[in-house]
Amino acid sequence: MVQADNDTIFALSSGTLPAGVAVIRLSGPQAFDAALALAGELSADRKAGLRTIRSRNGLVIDQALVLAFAGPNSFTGEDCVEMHLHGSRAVVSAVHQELETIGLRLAEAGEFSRRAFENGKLDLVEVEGLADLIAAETEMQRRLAVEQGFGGQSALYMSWAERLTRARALIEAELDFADEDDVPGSVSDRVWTEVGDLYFEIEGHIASAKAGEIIRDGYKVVIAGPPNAGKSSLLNALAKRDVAIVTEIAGTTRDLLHVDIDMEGYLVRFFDTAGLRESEDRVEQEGVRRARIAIEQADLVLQLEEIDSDSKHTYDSVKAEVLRIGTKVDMHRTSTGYDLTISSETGDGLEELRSRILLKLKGTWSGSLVPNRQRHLQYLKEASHFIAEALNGQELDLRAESLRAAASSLGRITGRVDVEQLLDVIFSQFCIGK
Ligand SMILES: Nc1nc2c(c(=O)[nH]1)N(C=O)[C@@H](CNc1ccc(C(=O)N[C@@H](CCC(=O)O)C(=O)O)cc1)CN2
Ligand SMILES: Nc1nc2c(ncn2[C@@H]2O[C@H](COP(=O)(O)OP(=O)(O)OP(=O)(O)O)[C@@H](O)[C@H]2O)c(=O)[nH]1
Repeated sequence: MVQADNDTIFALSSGTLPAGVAVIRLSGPQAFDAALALAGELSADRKAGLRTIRSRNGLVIDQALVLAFAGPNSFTGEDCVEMHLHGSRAVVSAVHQELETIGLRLAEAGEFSRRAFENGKLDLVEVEGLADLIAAETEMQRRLAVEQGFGGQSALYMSWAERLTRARALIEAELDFADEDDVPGSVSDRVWTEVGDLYFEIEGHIASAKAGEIIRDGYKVVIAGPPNAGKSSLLNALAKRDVAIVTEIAGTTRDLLHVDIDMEGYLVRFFDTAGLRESEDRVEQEGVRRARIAIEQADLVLQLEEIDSDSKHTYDSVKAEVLRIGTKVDMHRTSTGYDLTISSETGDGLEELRSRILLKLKGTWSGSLVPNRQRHLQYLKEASHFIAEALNGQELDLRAESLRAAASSLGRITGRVDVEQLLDVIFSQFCIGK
C-alpha cells in the first residue's frame, strides 16, 4: 500500500470538462505505485498503453491511455504518469477520489512547473515564457512567448553574465599581478572595451521593453474627443457589435469602455471615453477624469471631432502619438486639417484607420528578444547600473566588484542566483495542472 504522507501530486492538466479526452498528470515518488494500483500494469517508459482503470474495489472507472515517464527524464524531473481518460466530470472526479484515497495530493497552481524549476528542467525565464504561452490569445503573443519559453532569452542573459564573469577574472588576474611590472596594461584596456560594448547591448535591450509590453499586454488605442463626436459609434464599428450605447444626446458615454481586437495577430485594446467637456454632473465629471487618465496611458490617441465643428480641444498632456480624425464624413462635403476622415455610419475611412494602426504595430517588434516582464527590466537596469559603475570607477578592486554585482543581477532573471522570495509570486499565477 502507498504511504499517505508522500509528496506526490496530481491534477487535471487538460481544459474544461466535459471534453473528448482529459489528461490527469501525476508527479512524485509514488506516481508509479499509484498508477499501478489503478491501471494494473504500466507500459515501457514513455510508451502509451491502453489500460482499464479500476477503483480499489475492482469496479471499472474507464479505459485510458497511460504513459509513464521515469525521472529524471520527465517534465518535472520526477517520476511522472499521465492518464488520458474520457473527459467527463464523473470519470475525472472518480479518478481524483481514488488518487486521494491512495494518499496523493491535488497539486497547487504551478506546482508541476515549480518542480521542473527546482529540478533544473526549466529556469525562471522559461517558466514565465510557458505561462505566457498558455495565456497567449493572439499570434504575436504566442511568438513572443515561444521566444522566451524555449531557452533563447535565458541563453542571452546567461551569455551576458558569462562575459561579465570572464572580464572580472581578467581584471582580478591583473590585480593579483599588480606589483609585477611585466603585465601589459593593454589586456585590461581590451577588457573594458568589451564591457563597454556589453553595456550598450544591454541598454539597447532595455530600450526595446516597450515593444514587448505592447505585444504582451496589447496596444492601447484611446478614442477621445468632445461629446457627440462619434466615439462610441467608432468603437462599435471597429468591434463589429454594439458594445457602447450610442445616442444623439451629448454625454452618453460616462465610463471607460474597452474592446480587445485581434488585428492580424496583434492584440489592440480600444478604449471609448467620456466626451471631454466641463460638466456639472458628478458622474460625467468622474468619466472625464477617467478619460484623461486613459489618454495619459495610451500608446495612440484617436482625437475625434465632427468635421466643421468649432470645438477645438487641445490635448496638452498627451505623451502618445495622436491621430486627428474628422468624423461623420457622410454629412460633410469638405474637410481640412485632419490626418484621416471617417464615417462610422457608412464605414468610410475605417479600413484606412485599421491599416494605419497596423502599420504602427508592425514596426514595434522585429521578432528579436525583448524583456517582457517588469521583473526582467528591474534586474537589467540594475545590471546596467553596476556595469556603468565599473566602467567609470577608479579602484580596480571596486570595479571588479561592480562587475560581480552586475553578473549576479543578470543571474536573478533566470533564477540562477537566489530568488526564493519571488518563487511564490511567479508560480501562483499558473493554473492548476501546469
Ligand atoms: N501529453 C502531454 N503533452 C504535452 C506535455 C505533457 O507534459 N504531456 N507538455 C508539458 O508541458 C508539453 C511538452 N513538453 C514536454 C517537455 C519535456 C518533457 C520530457 O519528458 N522531458 C524529459 C525528456 C526529454 C527528451 O526525451 O528529449 C527531460 O527533459 O528530461 C515532456 C513534455 C506539451 N505537450
Ligand atoms: N451621420 C453620421 N452620424 C454619426 C456618425 N457617427 C456617429 N453619429 C451620430 O452622432 C451621435 C453621437 O454619436 P456617439 O457615437 O454616441 O458619440 P460620442 O462621441 O460617443 O458621444 P458621447 O458619448 O456623448 O461622448 C449619434 O446620434 C450617432 O448616431 C457618422 O459617421 N455619421
